[in-house]
Amino acid sequence: MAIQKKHAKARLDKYYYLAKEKGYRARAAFKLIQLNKKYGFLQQSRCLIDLCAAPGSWMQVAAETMPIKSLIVGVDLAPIRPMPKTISFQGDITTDKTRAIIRGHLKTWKADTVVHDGAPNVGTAWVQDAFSQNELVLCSLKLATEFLAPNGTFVTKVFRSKDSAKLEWIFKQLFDKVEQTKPPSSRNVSAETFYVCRGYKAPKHLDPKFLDSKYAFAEVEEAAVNMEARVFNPEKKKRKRDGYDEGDWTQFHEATASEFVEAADPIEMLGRLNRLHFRQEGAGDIALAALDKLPQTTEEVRLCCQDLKVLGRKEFKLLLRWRLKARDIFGFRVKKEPASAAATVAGNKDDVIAEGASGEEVAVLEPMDDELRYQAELQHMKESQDKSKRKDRRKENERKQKEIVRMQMNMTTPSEIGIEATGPEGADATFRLKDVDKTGIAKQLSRGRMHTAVEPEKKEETEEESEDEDGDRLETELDAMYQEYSEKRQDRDAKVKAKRLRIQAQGGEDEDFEGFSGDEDAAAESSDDGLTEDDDDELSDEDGEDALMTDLAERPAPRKDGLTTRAATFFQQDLFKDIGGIDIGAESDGEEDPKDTTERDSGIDVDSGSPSPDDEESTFAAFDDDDSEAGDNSDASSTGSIEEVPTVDADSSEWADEEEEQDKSRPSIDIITAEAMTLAHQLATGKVTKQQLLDDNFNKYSLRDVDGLPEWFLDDEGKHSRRHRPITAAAAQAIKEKQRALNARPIKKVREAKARKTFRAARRLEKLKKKSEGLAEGDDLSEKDKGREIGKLMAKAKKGSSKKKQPVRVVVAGGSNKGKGRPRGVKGKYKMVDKRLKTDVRAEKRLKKKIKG
Ligand SMILES: C[S@@+](CC[C@H](N)C(=O)[O-])C[C@H]1O[C@@H](n2cnc3c(N)ncnc32)[C@H](O)[C@@H]1O
Repeated sequence: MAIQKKHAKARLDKYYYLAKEKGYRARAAFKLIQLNKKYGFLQQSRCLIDLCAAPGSWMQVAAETMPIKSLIVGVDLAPIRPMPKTISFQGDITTDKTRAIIRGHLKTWKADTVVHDGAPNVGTAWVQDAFSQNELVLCSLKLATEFLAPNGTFVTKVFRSKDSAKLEWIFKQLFDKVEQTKPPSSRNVSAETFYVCRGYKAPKHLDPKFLDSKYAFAEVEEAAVNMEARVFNPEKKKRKRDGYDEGDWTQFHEATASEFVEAADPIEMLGRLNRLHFRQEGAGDIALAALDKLPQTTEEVRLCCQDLKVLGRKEFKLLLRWRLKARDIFGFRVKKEPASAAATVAGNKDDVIAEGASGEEVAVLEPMDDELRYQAELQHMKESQDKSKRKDRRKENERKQKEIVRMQMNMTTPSEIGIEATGPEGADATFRLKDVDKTGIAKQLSRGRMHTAVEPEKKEETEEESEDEDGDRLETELDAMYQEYSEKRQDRDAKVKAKRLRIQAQGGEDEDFEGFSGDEDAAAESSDDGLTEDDDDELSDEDGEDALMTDLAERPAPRKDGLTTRAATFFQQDLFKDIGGIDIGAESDGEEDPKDTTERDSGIDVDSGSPSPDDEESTFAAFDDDDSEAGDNSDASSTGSIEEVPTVDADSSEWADEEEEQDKSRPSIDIITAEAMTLAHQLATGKVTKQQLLDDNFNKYSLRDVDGLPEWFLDDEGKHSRRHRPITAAAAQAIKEKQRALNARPIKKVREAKARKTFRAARRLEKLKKKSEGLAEGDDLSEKDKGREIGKLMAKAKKGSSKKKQPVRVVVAGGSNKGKGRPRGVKGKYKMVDKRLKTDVRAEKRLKKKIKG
């Protein structure tokens, strides 16, 4: 077959060069090699017939792989160069003559394998009628049924077409196992595929019609391909189960763009073709050249024309529109149809160039129906696009909803949800208090955490503002969700629970400790950043959110001295007492409770007095807790601050009482991290003083500006925004030991052992009770004797409870004890050991004793 020069190069792939290198006559050799690798039929064959064998590469492979002295017979229309260990001849496999020659070569033998790699391409074009190819397959199968031994193998090439399924059905009637495969060396662009049929059933009688192509490939009316569906619904690909169209081997079709513009059925073309091109061929095409130069033929149109199979509805729409424009320009739709011409094309949808009365060429007007149809189709396309968009949106909403549920169930954290533009409540949810309430944001609002910048002069920046609002809303929502998440986590986490209990025991200051106290924040922020609370009038009027109203109304007025609450608190310290120019005491004393000034965002708890000796414990507790939190990978930011050191009172006894009370209610929190243990060691050994520890905590992290940052962010960031203290090896070791001891006596096991002990004791007591009752009720003993006997029983029971376990005797196996079961004179448990082991164990014990002593 003459292969076009252009395509020839592409065909020279690695298998071509490999075949050359290995001395195979054709690259097809690798197909058989790969098929045999998968199914291994050649090694087991002693006789093989190769139908359509020229130039003989399959015969080469067979000769290499089959056992020596195997019989290999090859036949082809083309002559096959002689090859050692094989017999080949020229012949047509469809003829009786060829059958007779094969019979002559095989004599009484039966073939174990028949292979067929035929293609009806001799001297003609490669693209041949599939029918003749399938016919060739049927002919080869006919020969196979004649020469194959029972259980033999038939390998054949089949071009996928609507008839290949019929062929497969026939194979399945004759063979036990039929598998279709495409070896890697078979080009993807080729429609060829291979059937490996194993286990020939060797039927005694075979109806000649069974292998007759006339009957085998009987035609069934095929439904016309719905090209419109292909164009208007390109995403919905329909599988072509009956293989490729007849004769459609290349599977690639193109037409000129001008053909498309002129075509009567553009949709059919778009559905069928792979490409529209502007290439000039042969004598040239004026219409195509004009179309190529049209300004409407944009780069996008050209790109779409390149590969029609990858286009979507939008692109098809673009091409159809471009076609209509081109037709307008070319006048296909402008000129009036002359009556005579109209008569000629009546009933024909095609735009026919007809000859007018004047003899000049006129274009027949395309029926308006088509135009309307296209418009309707475009409309339909648009609608279905909108529908799919709506579907996507609904899916997205559902996904968001699921994420929230997942988070509420502690399956995910808010940070995993991601910052989404609209938030899970939808775009209009910003000021809907009902929704706000539902999501728990009301709580946040009532704490006064919603802020909006009141800068009326910047009203023109509406876009930015709306973005800010979105951000605020999103933050609030996230805060609410995070709060919920934290609450659930707190319920779960024993350590956090313990901490909460302690805080409550210290006087229910959790509100303060939680920080973000509405009042303070509001005051601080109103003076700091020029931010105020939301204008709540409107909300309360409409929705009656009284709580929100009340809360915000109670916020303190801005300080007269112009200081923020935080600054004022800072300057309240004793350190600044004697420094002139700072007079803040009166106002703050009068208006604020010192406890309220404990700010979470600063991370500093205010100590207005000098520390008491007991502070050490409090401080240590703070570190302990802090560390344990960190060790638990939970948030450190919330605990990152040092716990409040209570102010020293003049009456120290009162203080002691209070402390005692606190101690009683305080749950004992163990030192469980190496960091806490290091600190404990240092404190215990005096390497670090309490003051140093306090000073240490005024570091770069303690004065972080956390104003306005969301809680979840702070919690997460807190893990890292804290000072990491060095850990000593001794502390790490101590923690390790502690952990090991804990692991060695798991609480469950200890409890079980205790329960067993109690149960045994109860049983003994029961027995004792019964016996003593029996004794007491009996008449044969005097009262004195009865008392003595019961006393004895009780002593015995007591003894039994403290009965020691009998030690296991170690007996040397050997001598009189060799292989005779229980050694003589040994009671209770024993263990047989060999002499060497006993000596070694004793020596080891001695050595240990010596070292200890
Ligand atoms: C792809 S080639 C076979 C290559 C071969 N398997 C090899 O390894 O070298 C297909 C062959 O089928 C042969 N063929 C086509 N129709 C035939 C027929 N009716 N009888 C015999 N051979 C035929 C052609 O002559 C052609 O050589």
